[in-house]
Amino acid sequence: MTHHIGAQKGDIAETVLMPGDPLRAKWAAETFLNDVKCINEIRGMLGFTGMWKGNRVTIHGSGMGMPSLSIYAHELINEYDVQNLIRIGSTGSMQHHVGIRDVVIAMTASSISTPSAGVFKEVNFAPCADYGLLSQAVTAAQAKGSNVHVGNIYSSDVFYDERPDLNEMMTRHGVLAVEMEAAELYNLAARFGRKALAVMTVSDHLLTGDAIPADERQSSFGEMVEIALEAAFPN
Ligand SMILES: O=P(O)(O)O[C@H]1O[C@H](CO)[C@@H](O)[C@H]1O
Ligand SMILES: O=c1cc[nH]c(=O)[nH]1
Repeated sequence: MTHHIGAQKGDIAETVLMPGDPLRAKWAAETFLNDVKCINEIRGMLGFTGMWKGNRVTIHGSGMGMPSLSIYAHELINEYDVQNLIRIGSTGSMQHHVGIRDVVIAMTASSISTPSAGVFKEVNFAPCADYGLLSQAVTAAQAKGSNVHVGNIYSSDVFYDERPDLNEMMTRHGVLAVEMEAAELYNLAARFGRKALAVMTVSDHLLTGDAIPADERQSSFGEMVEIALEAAFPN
């Protein structure tokens, strides 16, 4: 048990899928896993461990933003010896060719700052995905016929952005989409020698204003959950 996770050692699998929303963790566990057990409820940040095609997996919320994710990822890595961390998130498209409901897989994640800025100091560290997980996710997405995009994303510290010039610059440099956690997830995986990936569903479009209707959001996220599971446990 840690400050923020009520699970006993051994309750958490080596592979953890991390949505920002704890209720998405509940939905994904109940939808995709068998023999599901709730392993954390502290602060309502729900976590569940179960089985997927014979493989043990945990799905645990990260909360919104890099400071929140960093607490959970830190404890999962250092207290529960988690080896593979895969974010399953929603994201806002920054490119016309990336449509709502498409899947974005983050090869790298740009940021203005992350909770690791004080560690890296003058180093402009480039957070990157684990290549094995990335290539397995791409294979899984292509096999499903998903509209999948792989590239740079923007991990922002704010949802309500007062600097439209930043989004414009990201778009001009080919950044696919914006979210709020992946860069620090990749930093922590690098620091502690673990594997990380972020797979996201486009829920909103910053250029067109399109959005998945509220009542369809949860069900639209199934494709990315399956891609994440297939990336973690390829045949
Ligand atoms: O849907 P999740 O995984 O929470 O991801 C995105 O949604 C939240 C903002 O609404 C941020 O956490 C952002 O990264
Ligand atoms: O526009 C969006 C959509 C999801 N997540 C974000 O951070 N921004």
